[in-house]
Amino acid sequence: MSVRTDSPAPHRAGFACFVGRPNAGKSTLTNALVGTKVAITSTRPQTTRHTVRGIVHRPEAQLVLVDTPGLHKPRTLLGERLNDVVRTTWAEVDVIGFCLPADQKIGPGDRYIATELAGIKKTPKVAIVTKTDLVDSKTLAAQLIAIDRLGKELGIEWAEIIPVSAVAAEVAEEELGGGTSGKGAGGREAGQVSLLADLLVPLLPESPALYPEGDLTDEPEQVMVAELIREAALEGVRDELPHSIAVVVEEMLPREDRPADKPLVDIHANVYIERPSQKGIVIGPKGKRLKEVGVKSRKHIEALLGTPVFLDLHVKVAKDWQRDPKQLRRLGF
Ligand SMILES: Nc1nc2c(ncn2[C@@H]2O[C@H](COP(=O)(O)OP(=O)(O)OP(=O)(O)O)[C@@H](O)[C@H]2O)c(=O)[nH]1
Repeated sequence: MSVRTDSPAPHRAGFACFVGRPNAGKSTLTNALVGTKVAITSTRPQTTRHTVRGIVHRPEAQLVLVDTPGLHKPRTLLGERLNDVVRTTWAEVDVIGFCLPADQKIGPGDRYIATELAGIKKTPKVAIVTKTDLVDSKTLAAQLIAIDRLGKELGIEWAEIIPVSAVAAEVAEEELGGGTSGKGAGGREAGQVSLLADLLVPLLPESPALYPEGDLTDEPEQVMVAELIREAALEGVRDELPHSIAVVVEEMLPREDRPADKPLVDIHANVYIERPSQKGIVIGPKGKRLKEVGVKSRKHIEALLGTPVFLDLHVKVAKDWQRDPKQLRRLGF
């Protein structure tokens, strides 16, 4: 199927997803490519539960990024659901970027994912070595060779093997301006994120743009708001409540009696925990922690929405929600 146009390079558009073990840098890469924060990053694994899309707009192409949760050996019903989400996503996208951190040897977690990837024949796969700023060039070279070998061993033909650093890109992108690739010039990291987009675009099908320009994400705002609250609620208590917190925004409405130049959005959200004993941890002595969670997440939400926000948080117990299909559905999984 091809679309005829007068311009030498046809417009391309399609979906890409980044896969990789938890903490591989998938969300960070998505954010760096899109140029704004759309997915939730964290130093701890498994924070990306919802599929968050970022959109890279270019004159000749549109790249829609689908950010999936990490694939891992399922232990709970939630784990199984997450893996299903990942596989469904893989089958639907136009290109898969397999993220492998430069600072860690290829391990069983990577092999598990690579073996699954080998089973998806049709979709082009790009191996992306992330966090290259953390290693020297010798380590990086060894990683590139190891990835090449892994592909040969499992019968995966990498469309490309690309080293990137999302961290360095934050600084480098500003200097890049007019879309040069920034290759060479001694700066190993400069423009690598933009170069990654250059390499992904030709793998997309010929197609007009799929989304109107200016859309950075099509994730419903309420889900993103919930993620921001969950991120704040988890801070500092991850060891006590590893994966026990879910957040649902019950209501998000502009306050009615406000003048047009002074809008305010009312947000009512519930923070769900699994057991009554966890309530105290989330709320803290005299409600101090919950207040901090509110203050912190409100700042992020206001930045996201661009308006002042009144945030009302309630902590509720949804008993063993990770194991209960009905609760999972209610909580958006
Ligand atoms: N130094 C450095 N750190 C990075 C880079 N990319 C990501 N990180 C860090 O690595 C950690 C994990 O990054 P994420 O983007 O959350 O990883 P993820 O693969 O989305 O993780 P999950 O959501 O758990 O699957 C975070 O602390 C990031 O700041 C990079 O290019 N360089």
